[in-house]
Amino acid sequence: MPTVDFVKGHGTMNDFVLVADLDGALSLTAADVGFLADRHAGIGGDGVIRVTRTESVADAPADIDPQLWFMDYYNADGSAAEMCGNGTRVFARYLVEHGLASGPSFEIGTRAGVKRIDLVGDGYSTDLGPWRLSRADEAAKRGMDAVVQVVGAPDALPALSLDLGNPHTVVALPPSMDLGTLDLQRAPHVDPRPFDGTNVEFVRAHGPGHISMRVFERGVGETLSCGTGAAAAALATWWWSGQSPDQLQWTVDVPGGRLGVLIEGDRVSLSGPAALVADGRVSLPG
Ligand SMILES: N[C@@H](CCC[C@H](N)C(=O)O)C(=O)O
Repeated sequence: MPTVDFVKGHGTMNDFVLVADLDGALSLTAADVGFLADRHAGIGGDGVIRVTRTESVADAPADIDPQLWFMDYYNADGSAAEMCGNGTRVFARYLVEHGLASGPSFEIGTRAGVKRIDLVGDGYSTDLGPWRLSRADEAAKRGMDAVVQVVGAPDALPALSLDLGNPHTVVALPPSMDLGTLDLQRAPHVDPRPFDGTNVEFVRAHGPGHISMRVFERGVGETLSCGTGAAAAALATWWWSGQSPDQLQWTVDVPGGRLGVLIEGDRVSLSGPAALVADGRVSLPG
């Protein structure tokens, strides 16, 4: 049974098990990821992050420096994801606390490309890079290109699909509904369903630049926060409200805390806290 060092961390209670693989010797199977993420039989987390160099990641983008530290991210069900916004800050905290990165600003590799991380106060800001409407057809430009059925809503709700490196479908709740009335124990049904699935965000607007949201994450289920989801939710709300150049800074409240989103043209950045809370050694099942 292989034994690995792990660190447990979270960003606004989106929690991760980080596994050190500094020399690229470890191969994590989907069963290993499922075990590490299991809250009863394993360590417990929404996702698992292998800390390794880009050269050790078979499906890393070819244009990333092979020596750059790479956030090799897996959802709790074992599926690989292109990006994790909250994960980038927790990964950054790990690199700094383990002496693998330093300075107020540095870069990391992800399946969605290189991301710049800046130290901001006690937390970090991540330049998530370019965002786009997933379909960019007339329906998307008008603000709705999909419908979502979710337990707790009597009717199918219109939604907008965005690409933040990973896929998102954002739903604005009608004024008659509260976020708390949704039942996210079961997966929302998205039509049309993107081929690779999607993360689904439900949004309540509070005022200029301020929203709250709940999220059902692809490969996980409901989580207490999703960073790329917060960015998608802010972008969709900005899109629906007419894309004012005066409303580019957003506060996004999630069940696990508060995130900041800054829209900068076709780029978007995400800021928030990151905490490492435990470490240890664990034997993998396989
Ligand atoms: N929680 C993350 C997103 C993790 C990946 C997502 N479930 C997917 O499959 O795309 C975040 O903070 O962005």
